[in-house]
Amino acid sequence: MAAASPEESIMSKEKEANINVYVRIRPLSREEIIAGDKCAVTALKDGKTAQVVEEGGGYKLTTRTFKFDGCLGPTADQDQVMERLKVVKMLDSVLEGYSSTIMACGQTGSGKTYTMSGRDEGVHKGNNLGKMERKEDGLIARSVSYLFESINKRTSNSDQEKIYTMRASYYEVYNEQVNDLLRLDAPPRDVKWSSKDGFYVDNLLLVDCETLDDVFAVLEEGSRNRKVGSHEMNKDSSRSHCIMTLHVDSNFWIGDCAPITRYGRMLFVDLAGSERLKKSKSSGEMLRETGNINRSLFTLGKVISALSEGKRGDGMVPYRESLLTKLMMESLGGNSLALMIACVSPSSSALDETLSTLHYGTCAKHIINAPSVNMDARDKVVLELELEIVRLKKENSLLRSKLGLADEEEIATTVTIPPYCASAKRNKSPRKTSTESNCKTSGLAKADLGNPSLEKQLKGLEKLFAKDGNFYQDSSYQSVNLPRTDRSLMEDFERHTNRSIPSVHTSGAFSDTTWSNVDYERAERAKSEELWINSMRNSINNNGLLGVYRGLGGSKCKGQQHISRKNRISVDHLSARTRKAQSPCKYGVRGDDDFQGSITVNENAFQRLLNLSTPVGDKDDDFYQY
Ligand SMILES: Nc1ncnc2c1ncn2[C@@H]1O[C@H](COP(=O)(O)OP(=O)(O)OP(=O)(O)O)[C@@H](O)[C@H]1O
Repeated sequence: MAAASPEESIMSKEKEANINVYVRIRPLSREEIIAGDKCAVTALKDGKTAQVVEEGGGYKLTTRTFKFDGCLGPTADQDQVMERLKVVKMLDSVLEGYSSTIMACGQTGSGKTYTMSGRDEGVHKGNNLGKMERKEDGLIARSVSYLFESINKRTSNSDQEKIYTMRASYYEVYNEQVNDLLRLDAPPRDVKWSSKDGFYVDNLLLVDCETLDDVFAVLEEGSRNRKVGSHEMNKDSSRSHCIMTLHVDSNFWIGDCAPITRYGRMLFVDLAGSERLKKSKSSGEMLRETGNINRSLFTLGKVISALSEGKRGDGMVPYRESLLTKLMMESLGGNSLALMIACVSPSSSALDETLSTLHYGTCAKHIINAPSVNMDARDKVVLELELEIVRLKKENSLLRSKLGLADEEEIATTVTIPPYCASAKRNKSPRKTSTESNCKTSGLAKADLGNPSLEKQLKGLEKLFAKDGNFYQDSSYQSVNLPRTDRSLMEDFERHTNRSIPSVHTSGAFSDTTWSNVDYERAERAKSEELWINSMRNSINNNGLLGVYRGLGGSKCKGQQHISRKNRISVDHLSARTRKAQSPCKYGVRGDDDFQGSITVNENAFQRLLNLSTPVGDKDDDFYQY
């Protein structure tokens, strides 16, 4: 099966998808080791299961296992996290116009910020020469690098013109208000709702990012400004939920239409950690923060739980109970691809929180999202129609090839219908002249050379002609504007043979000599079309005439044959429409009404026509004799 185009793959991806949940177990911290904590959580070899060993009363041990899409142990480094979590797949989707969300949850000090941002608020230190610690880069820095690389590849390797633009925003939800981390002087931002975007933060600063460094600058600024506090469990504890969003718009062009825009979005959500006041010993302002953090996480838990039970929509799921859940609506049960990283400490002393996080993750696994490309309704319709056209063209071409017909596209691009190709009722109305031949045939020569089946081309031509209303309606026909001498020659010829030349299209190569070289006398004497054709062929060879293919009718006549059986196809259809009131015809003699028209082809095609294997002039042939 042929590979689907990016546009096709977009549409085909529009199906429901579960939230992917991974667990990351960090190493025991120095403090935990000093405190003599044991390692109670391990990642099993299957790479998916987290095993928790709980000490009961006495020597009783309880082992519990939790299975996820993946489970990474304390030795997994940042590289492996990026790879095992298949982040690249999500980023590719963003470039195709999807929303993707990566969220890190877990108790305080469990490694959420380390996973998302790396060590020391791990913004990649690309700007600070000498401080490059790429190994420690978190998912955000790695993702941004990948996006830029991928955009470069996509724009330079693609035939299709595409333009990507990236903008970044960074905000935090702190004490039930939204702060723009890129504009500390600004008052808290409002969260609004629109039918198109759902809940969104109003008036957020979106920074245009043309380079990697632009995004890193945003990350540094945001990380510096987020609320951090110090407590017993984490000296750099995030006191807010932070959401960094990359808006990746892609414009691409189909045909001559206005560009189609897709609005990809990548959300990195670093949730504040839940904490037990008894352990964190928070007090004062921090106590209030803790209350708000725990409250919003509790609401998040309710939302996750409702969604995992199959409840859907704003009414059934308590999104509106906190700012965080409002802003996560698209990521949880919405149209975003989503990945949750449940971060846990392996310490036996943190077991309650770890179990709570693992339950959280287990619930989240059941949430089903319906990812879809973000684009304007008009663009969606245009794209759908374009895809439909592509599909129909493929189907048409398959059917045509099965029927042995020419590829319509090939013909359409190579031939235009000459307006003077009219049905001929010759001698009944004066021949009209047109000033210029506008029959384009050069493309046909190419097609003809490459494609041995002239029959196919003629069939296609005939179809094109059939579409031209004039062909049937015009009772006269037009010829090209020949010089007077030529015309008189032609008239001579017509008088002499009692036949008209129904339609002759010429190119610049046509000249007086061309016609004077045609041996009419000989053709008439020969009473054989074959000989006439030969004389024409000589003429063509000698003089470079583009060529004439005469459409000879006779489908309703007994013993019908034309120049050959093969090219008859191109004529029959026409004749059925144009020859209603014809007189009966006899072999070798044809009434005027029998003429069906002509198709001009270039020299190559014409010569090919003359060389068709089926012999001309069969006994039963019903042809013109010039
Ligand atoms: N996988 C890991 N490998 C090495 N060190 C880690 C790992 N995960 C976390 N750490 C270290 O543990 C400490 C706490 O991690 P971090 O600040 O990321 O926790 P957190 O979950 O974001 O906490 P909070 O919710 O309080 O902000 C940090 O010093 C961090 O460097």
